[in-house]
Formats: sequence, structure tokens, C-alpha cells
Amino acid sequence: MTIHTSGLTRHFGATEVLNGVDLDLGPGIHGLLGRNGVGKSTLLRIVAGQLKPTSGTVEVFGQRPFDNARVMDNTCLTGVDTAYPGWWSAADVIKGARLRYRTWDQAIADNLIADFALDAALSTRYEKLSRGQRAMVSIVIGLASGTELLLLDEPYVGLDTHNTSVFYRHLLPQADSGRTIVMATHHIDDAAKVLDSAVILGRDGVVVKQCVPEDADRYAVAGPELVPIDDAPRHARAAKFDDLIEHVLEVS
Ligand SMILES: Nc1ncnc2c1ncn2[C@@H]1O[C@H](COP(=O)(O)OP(=O)(O)OP(=O)(O)O)[C@@H](O)[C@H]1O
Repeated sequence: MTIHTSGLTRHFGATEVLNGVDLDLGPGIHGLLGRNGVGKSTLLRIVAGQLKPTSGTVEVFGQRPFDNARVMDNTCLTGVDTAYPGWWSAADVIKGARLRYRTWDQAIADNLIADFALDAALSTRYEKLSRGQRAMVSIVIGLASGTELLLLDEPYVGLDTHNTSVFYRHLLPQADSGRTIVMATHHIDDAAKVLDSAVILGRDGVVVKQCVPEDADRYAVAGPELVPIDDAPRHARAAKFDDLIEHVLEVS
């Protein structure tokens, strides 16, 4: 397992965010889903070694991640809201990441920059980039970092349909290469097409359910309802993975 947590909690003063998260994740693409403010980014920051848990166990590559260089050198956490220095150019932000990760793959960065048509924006200061351009920079950094563990916090924000497809096209070979990829997102329809599993974090700060695409085969969609396939009326359609995720989110 790349990530193991057991009874993981994180409180901010009186605010109890994570309340006993039990999770085991290995190679593949995993979605981290949940309503606003349930603690997805907090969980990613703990796994990345940037934040200490309040209690419980968290292990990455079998080690405690907090401030642990052996974990942090092989883990990349990035996303549209990552606080890269605003006065640096986009090119310098990417160069900083290249120097940071020994596993950096410049060919992946070059191909992504070309496919995103990001060249023209590279000389722009990071703080002046659009949200979509920031998302593209974070995707370049995440995929090219080559780290065994990649944590993507809201990678789709601001991306148009074309660039979302570019992202998928480059993401899938990364998962096939054995990396563990965890992606926090609200874009369920898009994400469901690529996920190997979906972890749904509930409002009570625990994992409500981890489901895989095959789980959807047991359900059908009848009007607004998800019903077991054996009880489905004649007009119901077969449920898809995003239907199942939506349903679990509704009740979480
Ligand atoms: N450093 C902090 N100090 C105090 N509270 C914090 C801190 N970081 C996060 N929180 C609180 O923890 C809760 C969870 O925040 P987090 O960003 O992890 O949620 P999220 O699931 O990623 O949300 P969203 O989907 O809206 O991005 C929020 O109530 C937030 O205000």
C-alpha cells in the first residue's frame, strides 16, 4: 500500500475536520470526493507531510510523512490553489519543480506544455495567470514530477473541454506506470471516466465509502432514484459510476 491511515483525525482548534479516517490506497487513480469543507485538502496535506495529524496513524511508503524527506521527495502535492511565488514567471515555477524532484521527466513537461499551448503564458508572472493557466501549470508539475505518489487538489478547475481531454490523455499512462494518484475534485462526471476507485469523505469527517466502477453494475437509475438492479422498473437505465458517486455523496 502506498497510503495507509487508521483512525486519522485532524482538528483546527474547536473545529473537528477529520474524525477517524481509515484508508488504504495503492497504485492507480483514486478520486477523493466530498462536499465543500469536509477536509479533502486537509487530508492531502497530511498525506503529503505538510500537516501533522491530531491523532491516529498515517503512513506513506510505510513511514510517517510529516516533515519526512524520504516521503516528501517522492510525493508531489499540487493544484490550482498551490501557493507558488506569485512574482515568479510560470516558466520559473516549473523550473523550480524540476530542481525539486530528482524523478522529473522533462519530456512529459515539454509534451504537456505543447499540447496545452501554454508556451505563450510561460513568461507571465504566476499571479497574473488565469485559473485555467494555473491549473495547467500545476498539471505539468504534477505529471512531470515523476514522484511515486501524486496528489492533485482540484486539477480541473478552470480547464476547458479541450484541455480537460489533454489532461486525461497524459494522466492515464502515468497511472499505468505504477504511480499512485489521488485526485480531489468536484468534477464527478469527468473524473468517473478515469478513476479506479472513488473515496467519499462524509460531512462527519470519516470515509463513507470507497467504491469501484464495477459497483455501479448492481444499480439502475429510475427517475431521480438509484435502485438495486433486481428491483428496477422496466424503464430504468443501467447506472454508471458517476451515478453511484452522486448517490453516495447525496446521502453522505
Ligand atoms: N489552517 C487551518 N486553520 C483553521 N481551519 C482550517 C485550516 N485549514 C482548513 N481548515 C478548515 O478545515 C475545513 C476543511 O477544509 P478543507 O480545505 O480541507 O476542505 P475541502 O474538503 O478541501 O473543501 P473544498 O471542497 O471546499 O475545497 C474547513 O472548515 C476549513 O475552514
